[in-house]
Amino acid sequence: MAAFPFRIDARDGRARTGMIQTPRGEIRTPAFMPVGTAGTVKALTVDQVRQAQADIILGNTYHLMLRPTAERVARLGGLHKFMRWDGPILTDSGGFQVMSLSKISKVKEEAVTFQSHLDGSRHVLSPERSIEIQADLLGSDIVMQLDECVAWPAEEPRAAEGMRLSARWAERCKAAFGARDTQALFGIQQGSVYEPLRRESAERLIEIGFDGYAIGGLAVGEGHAAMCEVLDFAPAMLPDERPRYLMGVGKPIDIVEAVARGVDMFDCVLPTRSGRHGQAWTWDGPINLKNARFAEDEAPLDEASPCPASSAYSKAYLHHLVRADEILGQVLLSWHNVAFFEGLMAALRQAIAEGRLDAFRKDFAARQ
Ligand SMILES: CNc1nc2c(CC[C@H]3O[C@@H](OC)[C@@H]4OC(C)(C)O[C@@H]43)c3nc(N)[nH]c(=O)c3cc2[nH]1
Repeated sequence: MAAFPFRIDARDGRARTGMIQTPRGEIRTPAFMPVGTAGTVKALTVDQVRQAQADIILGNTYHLMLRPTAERVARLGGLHKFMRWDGPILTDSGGFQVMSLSKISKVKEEAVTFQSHLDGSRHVLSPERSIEIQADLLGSDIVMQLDECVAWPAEEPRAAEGMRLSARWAERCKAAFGARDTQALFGIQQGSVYEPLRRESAERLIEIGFDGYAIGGLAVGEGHAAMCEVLDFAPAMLPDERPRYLMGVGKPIDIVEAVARGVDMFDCVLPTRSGRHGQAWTWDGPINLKNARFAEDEAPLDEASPCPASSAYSKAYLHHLVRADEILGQVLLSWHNVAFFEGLMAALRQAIAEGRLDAFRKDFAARQ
C-alpha cells in the first residue's frame, strides 16, 4: 500500500494547504475532484477538465461495473486510457451508489447483492470484488474501501451497526488490496452524527492503517448546520498527517466551512449537474441563466476567469442557449462551474497560505 507523500505547506487554524504526490501527478490541496461517474465528467472533454484546473477526477465502481463492465475497461487498457485522462483518478467503491441507485439491494456480512438499475441484472459487490474492480480492472490511483453509508436520520444503534460493518469491511479491503506501491487505499469513517461512534470508527481505521481517510455518511440530507456540527469533531479524530476526504460535498459554502475544519479533498456532482440545468455559480452566489434578466446582458459570467466559458461568452448568449435547450449551453455552464469550483479551491489555498482564512470565510459567506 502506497502512502502517497502528503506535504502540508501551511496551516491556518485547523485548515491546511499542501500537495499529494501521486505517480500520475500532483494534487493541490484543499482539492476539488470533478465527478466522472461513468467514465466522463458529463458534457466535458478531459482537455476542458484539465484547463479548468482539476488535478484529479472521480470514477465509480457501481456505474462502470454495470456498463461497460469493469472487465471490458480492463481489456481496453484501464480507465485512464479508456477516457484519455492522464492525471490521478479516485474511484468510489460502489456501496453508496448501490444503496441510492440500484433496485432491491441486500446488505449482508459477506457482500451487497443488488439488481442493476439499468436492466435488472443481479450483481454481487463484496469488499474483495470492489477492490478487484477499482485497483486491478479500472486501475484507479486512489481506491476507496467498500462501506455502508447508513441513511439519515439514523438512530444510534443502526448507525453503530453500519459503522461496525464498514470497519469489518475495511479490514477485508486492506487485506485484498495488499502491498501495492503505486496505488493508495483510503478508509471511510462512518458513525452518522454520533461523536462516540465517529471516534470508534476512526480508532478502528487507524488501527488497520490507511493512506488517507474519508469522512462518509454526510451530505445525505442532514443539512449544512448539522454537517458542520459533525465536522466540529470528526476530522480531528483522523490522522493529521494524512489526507482527509469529505465525500459528496458540496455547495461552495459547505466546502469553505469544511476546509476551515481540516478537510483536504472534496467531490460533488453539483457543478456539472447544476450546469446542465442552466445554473452558474459565481462569487455572489448561484444564478440561473434561464432568467429573462440575462436576455441582453452582454457581460460574461466572470471576465477575470482564465476559463473561456466564464470570460469569452456573454450571459445573453448563454441565456439563449439555455432557453433553446442547446447542448452547447450545458457544455459551457458545466465548464464554467467546474472552473469556478477549482477557482474557489485556489482562493482557499491562497488564503490559508497567507493566514487570512477567517477574513475569506466571512467575506465569502456575506456574498452568497
Ligand atoms: C452527495 N452526498 C454524498 N455522496 C456520498 C458518497 C458518494 C460519493 C459518490 O457519489 C457521487 O456524489 C453524489 C459521486 O459520484 C460518484 C463518482 C458516483 O461517486 C461519488 C459516499 N460514498 C461512500 N463510499 N461512502 C459514503 O459514506 C458516501 C457519502 C456521500 N454523501
